[in-house]
Parts: sequence; structure tokens; C-alpha cells
Amino acid sequence: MTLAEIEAVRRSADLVFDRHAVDSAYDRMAKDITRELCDTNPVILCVMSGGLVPTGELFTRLDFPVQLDYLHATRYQGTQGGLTLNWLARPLHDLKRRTVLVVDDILDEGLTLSAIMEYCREQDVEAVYSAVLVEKKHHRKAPGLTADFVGLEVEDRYVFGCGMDFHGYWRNLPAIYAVAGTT
Ligand SMILES: O=P(O)(O)OC[C@H]1O[C@H](OP(=O)(O)OP(=O)(O)O)[C@H](O)[C@@H]1O
Ligand SMILES: Nc1nc2[nH]cnc2c(=O)[nH]1
Repeated sequence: MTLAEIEAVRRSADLVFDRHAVDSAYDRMAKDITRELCDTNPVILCVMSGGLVPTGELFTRLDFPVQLDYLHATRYQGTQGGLTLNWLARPLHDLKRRTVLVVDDILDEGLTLSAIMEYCREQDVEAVYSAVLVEKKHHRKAPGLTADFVGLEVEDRYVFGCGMDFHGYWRNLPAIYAVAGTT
């Protein structure tokens, strides 16, 4: 895809949530996370790359002791989305007996989050929680999977902005858009 096409997709996209709606969602999530985890000395695991923006936004809203780590796992990377997760980096912290909060941009079919939660449980964590800025509403979700903290719900369309990419671009936008014509 050319840069001109990438720019055209942004111009024709539908605004789904503006930056104020997104900021309010971060505020709400941070409050809920604080209430639940402030006494647990948690480690936050940022799921690269899409989790970068939500993690940063949430992290600076937390006013209690918390450590930060990341993992890089992807099932899409320029594809339609495979059934297995491709692990590019694992967390550096020893997660044993720690409370862990996994932060990602979007919960779509849920295979990514479910594999990451499973990995955390295998590390003998004390407890593992998940937070996503966006949950996509449809019936293709991994069985039984929900996130503990959800910022916003979107319909079943391809969305970008706030960490979520369109062909590797537009993660930097502070609002959420849906590609025109996607249903
Ligand atoms: O719920 P699922 O259907 O599994 O999809 C959600 C995942 O898809 C995206 O990651 P992607 O693999 O595209 O990598 P990225 O974070 O680099 O965009 C997104 O960041 C989530 O991690
Ligand atoms: N950017 C982006 N990444 C995704 N990964 C799974 N669903 C989506 C989506 O709608 N947008």
C-alpha cells in the first residue's frame, strides 16, 4: 500500500470515538484498576506494539507502586490473523507469585489475550488481570474470554488509532476510527 493510500484511508474513515471519549475511558479504567490493584504491587505487561499507547495512558494515571514490563506477541502482523501467537519477546520480570495486569489495545477474537493469559498462569502468578482499551462486539470471541477492564466497545469493523494500526500506520492518532466500508 502506498503512503497516499494510507492517507486516503484516514481521510475517508469514520470517527468512532473522539479524543475526549478516549480520555474519559482511560480515566474510568485507571480508577477501576486502582480500586482493584492498588494494594497488590502489580507488574503491568504492555503487549507490543498496539498496547504501547493504552499502557502509557493508563500508567501515568496510576498513583500507587507498580512495575512495568512488556511482551511482544502477534497473530496478525500483515496477515489475516493466524491461530497461533508468534512470540517475539517475553517479559523480563519473574512473574512468579506476582499480580500481573496485561494491557492491550483491542480484544477482537481474543486469541491473543487468551494465549498471553495462559502464558502468565504457567508462570505461577498470584493473579492475572487484563485491560483493553477497546472490545469488539461479535460472536467470534474465544470461548469464555472477557477482559477485566474494558474502556470502550466498538462494532464489528476494522478500527485504528490509539495504538491500533492500519497497515502499520495511524497508531499515533489520539482518537478511534473505523475504515470506511468495513462492516
Ligand atoms: O483478539 P485478537 O483477534 O487476537 O486480536 C487482538 C490483537 O490484534 C492486534 O495485534 P497484532 O497481532 O495485529 O499486532 P500489533 O499489536 O503489533 O498491532 C492487537 O494489538 C491485539 O493484540
Ligand atoms: N488495528 C486493529 N487491529 C486489530 N486486531 C484485531 N482486530 C483489530 C482491529 O479492528 N484493528
